[in-house]
Amino acid sequence: MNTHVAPGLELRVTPRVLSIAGTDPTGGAGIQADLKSIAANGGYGMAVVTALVAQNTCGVRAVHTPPVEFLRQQLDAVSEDVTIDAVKIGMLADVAVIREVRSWLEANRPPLVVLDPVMVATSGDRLLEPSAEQALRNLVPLVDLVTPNLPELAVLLGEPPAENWSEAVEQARRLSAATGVTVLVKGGHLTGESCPDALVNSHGLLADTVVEFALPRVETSNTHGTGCSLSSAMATVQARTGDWADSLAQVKAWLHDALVHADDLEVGAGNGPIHHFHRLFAGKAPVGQEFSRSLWQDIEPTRTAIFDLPFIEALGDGTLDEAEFSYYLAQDALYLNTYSRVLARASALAPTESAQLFWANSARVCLEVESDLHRTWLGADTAPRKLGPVTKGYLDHLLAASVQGSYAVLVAAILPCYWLYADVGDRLHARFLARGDGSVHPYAAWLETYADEGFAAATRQAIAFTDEAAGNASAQERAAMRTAFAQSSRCELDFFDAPRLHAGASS
Ligand SMILES: Nc1ncnc2c1ncn2[C@@H]1O[C@H](COP(=O)(O)OP(=O)(O)O)[C@@H](O)[C@H]1O
Ligand SMILES: Cc1ncc(COP(=O)(O)O)c(N)n1
Repeated sequence: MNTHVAPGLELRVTPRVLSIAGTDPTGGAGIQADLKSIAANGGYGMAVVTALVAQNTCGVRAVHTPPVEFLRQQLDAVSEDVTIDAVKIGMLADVAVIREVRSWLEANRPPLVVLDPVMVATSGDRLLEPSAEQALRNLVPLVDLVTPNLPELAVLLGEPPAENWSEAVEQARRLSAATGVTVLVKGGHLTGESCPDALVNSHGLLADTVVEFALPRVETSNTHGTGCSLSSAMATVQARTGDWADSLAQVKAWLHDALVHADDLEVGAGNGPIHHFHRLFAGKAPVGQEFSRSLWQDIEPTRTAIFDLPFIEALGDGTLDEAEFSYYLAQDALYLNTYSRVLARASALAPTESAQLFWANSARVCLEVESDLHRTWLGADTAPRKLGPVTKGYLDHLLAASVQGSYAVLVAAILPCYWLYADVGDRLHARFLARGDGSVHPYAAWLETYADEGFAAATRQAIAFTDEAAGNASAQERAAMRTAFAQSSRCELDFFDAPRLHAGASS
């Protein structure tokens, strides 16, 4: 669905993200920062430790690197059990560690790998032995994204560090060209009012493009772990959106606010950590599943009522009266035509390109389903159909949401049509299969449309976009989203019950 999605990358609402990195007992950098960053960006975090670092906000005191056999045991323990959607690689300490991670990657390549080429901490202490620099360079072509700061970029290229932003972007171009990997070059080490980052590509669809995001530089010395947090957040958000530019836009906005709130934490006397959970503490919904899950809980009585409807019972066991099914399908075709326009409106209001593309594509698919309905079920029946009262009520509600102008409220109104259909289709189809008596089900094709994995994947994405919108919405807007979602769900219930009430009255 998304033009930027790499082959084999299946987008997930809550990606399972593994950090392979060193530790920071003060919780600001390394694995501890990664786990916070992954969670704050809506992922499920896992961690494999490469090296134990006795450090705090003032500096590094000692590094202990366990035997690489033990590193491999940790990596295998995770990958033999869990499907990993994305990996972030941080501190690798020495050549032996790099070799082991490389060998594991070659055998277990997850669909998405982000490498933060950690060499020196903010405090100036080395976290990579100089003798390991070549091995780290050789690892770069194996990953999808590399996120060097300016000194690291220079070491990877074997050049002096860039002195200004345009030199940095030129160096990133050279690194991308030499390795075939997307480079996220970071401007944190420069001075000036703005703090730019850029995604630089030399290959594929985005060849020779530079996508730059600059936000105001935050006046703070608490920047410990920004690089770790950025790279693990990028791995997480990319596994959900499939679009690097959108991911950077989201992550950069989050990181900027985490820096703005860093001083509130008062951790340590040196360069303190950033505030990974500033949104949670501010009472804003975390990006991720929590909001949508609560919407789904809110409508539990409606969901139960849907499954208790005689229409759904009869549709499930195949005994549904043909006139009722035909009324239902005709209303559905009318509904889908307008629903497609509402989806197109969501595309027009979408704040990111990946959301815009998703809703535009959904609008197209919706029209295809409508024409399929005509071809498969309604073809012979050319009698004009009247918009039934329930269909009209539902569409009026959706159209009102679409003219009112809030993207967040509109997607919340749109979502039940996906989610409830996926749920009904799935359950009825499972019930049909469980019967296992080989009997012909007159409505099997209908059940298959909505029990289909493609529809389930689209539903998961629609849920993810709703969560994302909730994460950016005010408390007032989120309350309106809740109302819109509940209202659409009730419309769905009425829609399924309409054939019983109105099929006889209309043709
Ligand atoms: N003072 C700041 N204000 C805003 N953003 C910053 C600041 N310092 C760093 N960043 C951002 O934090 C991220 C890490 O950048 P950088 O400091 O260059 O890397 P590293 O932490 O690896 O040394 C980048 O997205 C950068 O733009
Ligand atoms: C284990 C570990 N990994 C990475 C860093 C770099 O942190 P920063 O982002 O401050 O450069 C660190 N200090 N410790």
